[in-house]
Amino acid sequence: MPPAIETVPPVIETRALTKRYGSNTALTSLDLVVQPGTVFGLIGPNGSGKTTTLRILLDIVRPTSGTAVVLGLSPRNGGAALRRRIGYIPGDLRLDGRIRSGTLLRHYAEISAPVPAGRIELLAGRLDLDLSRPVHTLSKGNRQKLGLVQAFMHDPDLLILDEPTSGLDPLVQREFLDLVREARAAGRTVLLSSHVLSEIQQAADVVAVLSLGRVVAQGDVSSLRLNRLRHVRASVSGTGPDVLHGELERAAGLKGTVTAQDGILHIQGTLEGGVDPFIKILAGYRVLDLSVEEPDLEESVLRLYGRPGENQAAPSPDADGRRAQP
Ligand SMILES: Nc1ncnc2c1ncn2[C@@H]1O[C@H](COP(=O)(O)OP(=O)(O)OP(=O)(O)O)[C@@H](O)[C@H]1O
Repeated sequence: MPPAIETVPPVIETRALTKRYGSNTALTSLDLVVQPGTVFGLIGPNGSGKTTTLRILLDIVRPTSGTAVVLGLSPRNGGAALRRRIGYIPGDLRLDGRIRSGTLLRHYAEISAPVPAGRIELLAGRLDLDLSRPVHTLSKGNRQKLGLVQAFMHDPDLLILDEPTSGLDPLVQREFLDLVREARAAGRTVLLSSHVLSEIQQAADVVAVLSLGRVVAQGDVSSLRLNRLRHVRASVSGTGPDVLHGELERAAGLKGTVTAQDGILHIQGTLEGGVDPFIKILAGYRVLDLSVEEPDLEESVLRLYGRPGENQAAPSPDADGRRAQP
């Protein structure tokens, strides 16, 4: 007989989670499953329900209907024992006071789970946070670093991070992503919300895309086509506008325009199928200028998946809970 396959319960499981604030519906029937040892990214435009989801998992707000289970417990009944196993940074982190950063963190450490000696200093060093500075003198970015140290310092089983890199410079963002990868390598689970697609792409194994309180797409990062939409602009010479436009439209899927001015062709538009064919066509001419930009997340979500409830391209999830590509 083959050995029995041990199934590990998810770290987070929500079923039909709905949250209404008066007449405003923040979440509609949200089903999320986060497996242990993964980094799960929650992305969506402003107001799509990310913060509400995370707050329900921490019992900061209560759902109107539906259920949530976190580390095997209901957030409502898990109490301090559950809270100690979670590291959390809120999206609207507010810290103030004359207390020094290091003193505040040691105070948090006394009331949370045990923090190994030297851990606060190590994390502060990696994130370049000065522990001797009073909190009220810290910049927004440095307060954010303090928030990150308190989330990571007790090596929690689950990290719930709401827009964790807001206000951080690129070097510190990179260090933060390393901390996330290390946590995953150590078997911890991370739920990360962001409205910055590139951050999620670098860190997450699985992503759920929220729009207007609903999951409009879910899957591994590469299976979602969000990362393939690009705005392009280029200036080339060596051919005519109609020839180039036809070529770019046919072979590279360009949606846009090619206009001629003083013998130079200006290309402007959007690519949905990757940049490689576009670049290869341009390479046949003299390229004077080129820019390729990631659109904002709202545009990506709406272009590829439509607004939830509309007659959009996002089909039903398949058996794995993923949505097929539109
Ligand atoms: N306390 C509240 N009272 C009333 N409406 C609220 C409250 N909190 C959130 N909402 C509404 O619920 C919806 C979802 O908000 P939520 O903050 O969860 O979204 P989000 O994706 O985290 O957005 P952001 O990226 O801007 O933080 C929004 O329409 C918001 O205005």
